[in-house]
Amino acid sequence: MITLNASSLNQIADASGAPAVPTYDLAQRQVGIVHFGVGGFHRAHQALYLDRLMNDGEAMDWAICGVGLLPGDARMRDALLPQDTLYTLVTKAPDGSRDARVIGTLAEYLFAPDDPEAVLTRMTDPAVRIVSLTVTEGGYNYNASTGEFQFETPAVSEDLEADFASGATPKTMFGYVIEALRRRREAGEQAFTVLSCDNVRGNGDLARRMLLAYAQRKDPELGEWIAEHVTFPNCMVDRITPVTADSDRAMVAESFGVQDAWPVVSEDFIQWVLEDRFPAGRPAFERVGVQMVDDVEPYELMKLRLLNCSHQAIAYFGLLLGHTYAHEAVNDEDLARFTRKSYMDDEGTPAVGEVPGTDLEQYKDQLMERFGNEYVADALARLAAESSDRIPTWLVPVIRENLAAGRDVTASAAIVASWARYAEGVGENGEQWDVVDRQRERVMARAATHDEDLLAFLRDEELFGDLVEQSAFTEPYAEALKTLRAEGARVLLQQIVA
Ligand SMILES: NC(=O)c1ccc[n+]([C@@H]2O[C@H](COP(=O)([O-])OP(=O)(O)OC[C@H]3O[C@@H](n4cnc5c(N)ncnc54)[C@H](O)[C@@H]3O)[C@@H](O)[C@H]2O)c1
Ligand SMILES: O=P(O)(O)OC[C@@H](O)[C@@H](O)[C@H](O)[C@H](O)CO
Repeated sequence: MITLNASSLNQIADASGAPAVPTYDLAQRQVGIVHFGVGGFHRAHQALYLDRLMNDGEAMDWAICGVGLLPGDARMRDALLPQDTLYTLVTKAPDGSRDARVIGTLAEYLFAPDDPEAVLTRMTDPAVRIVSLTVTEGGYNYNASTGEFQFETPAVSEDLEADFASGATPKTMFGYVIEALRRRREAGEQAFTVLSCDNVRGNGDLARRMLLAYAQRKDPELGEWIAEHVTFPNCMVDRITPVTADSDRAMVAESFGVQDAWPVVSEDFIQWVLEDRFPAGRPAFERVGVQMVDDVEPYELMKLRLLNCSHQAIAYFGLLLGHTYAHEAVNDEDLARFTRKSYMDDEGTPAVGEVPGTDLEQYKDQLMERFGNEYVADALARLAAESSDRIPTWLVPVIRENLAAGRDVTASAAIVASWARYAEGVGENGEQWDVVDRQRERVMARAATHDEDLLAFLRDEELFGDLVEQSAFTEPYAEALKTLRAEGARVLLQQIVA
């Protein structure tokens, strides 16, 4: 067994059946990107594209400095630092074939609470030209029903009041980005590009609006400078990346002979469609498969409304039917038909429109194949987490558009009802599950009153706006929830797909 770190790379390279190792010289890397939110996805996606470039002898000045902000990120620090920030990425195809490689593009990892000033120093280094983000849908601090920045969130309001110029240090992504830009401006340095890689529609536009709302409240003049000098390209990102399980660590050790404290396992599919707005420069991403476009919106709508919304379709129904993984859920004939036809074809697709160079039928078939990839073992619990960030961000806009166009919303109403039923916290056979959601108490409290009021869940305006007043939605919703509660998920699915 070889323990992964920089000095064991040669040994790994020589071992048979071991992962591929970087062909570039780690000592030659220079940090050009600071990334907030180094989770599984960033390490399977952006870091891999850069790894492809560096293996081709390019982009050595675009290495990544990863930053962890939340207390939970101490685990990533503890896993990565002893292995010189190297990690193994294993990709698995639906036919069971695998690829394993050690990724070396993450050159540095900073756990911000340990030393906030080190993060700011890195972000003000002129060599850093991109600050990228995967801070989850919830990380943008916006109210999904109004689209407005939420100033009253405790960590954000603390950062807003703190005087960074007199030694206080930031706590949030907003605080770090705005303070770093203030320092760069003061030093006469060029601004960096802010690149959001989260699954939100118009992720760059959203990042811009939220960061500007914060900056304008903190320092209006700085806000104007940012509005003029900082670009926020939008992008569509795609690669199904489950949470790393202990069985993945064991698999990397047993199958590839490498001891890695936190490998990443993902599907083999990968896509990144990116707007080309990087005045401070960017890696030559287009050479390694990134699609550079002027307008990313059609691709984003396709991905969010077909892939991510379908994930919501299989998550709660799948758990209610007693499944654990995404591949089990789409091997269930009723749920597969519901997802592929009732949701994707009948309701998702009309809300997508034309996508350049893309055959949507093929795209949807491929999605079903990807969901069915048993080797990836994507837990439904991952897809059912943080629903109060996901349903309002992804599915509610589809429902609104379909309602406005006079189209059917039966399947979407059933998906929302499956979430409401799931939020009751007890399965059809009495199984208890942990509702993982930062709004857990709120959603569970509403779901607990379903006996008295079938529309209780929908009355949360922050999540659903005025949907509760639209009978074209509330009727199929109430019908679905009634059936789910009285007869169960299978009966409801069979009624809808009949
Ligand atoms: N996992 C996937 O399949 C996938 C695919 C495409 C896009 N994404 C995007 O990437 C995001 C992260 O996914 P992941 O699988 O890496 O999750 P993860 O849980 O492995 O990592 C999330 C990271 O974000 C950080 N974070 C969360 N909230 C934050 C906040 N408010 N401020 C700062 N940092 C915060 C966490 O500390 C952690 O480092 C998703 O929410 C999604 O938007 C994920
Ligand atoms: O990671 P989230 O919270 O944005 O959403 C859960 C999944 O739908 C998502 O991670 C998909 O797996 C991903 O978007 C595929 O590219």
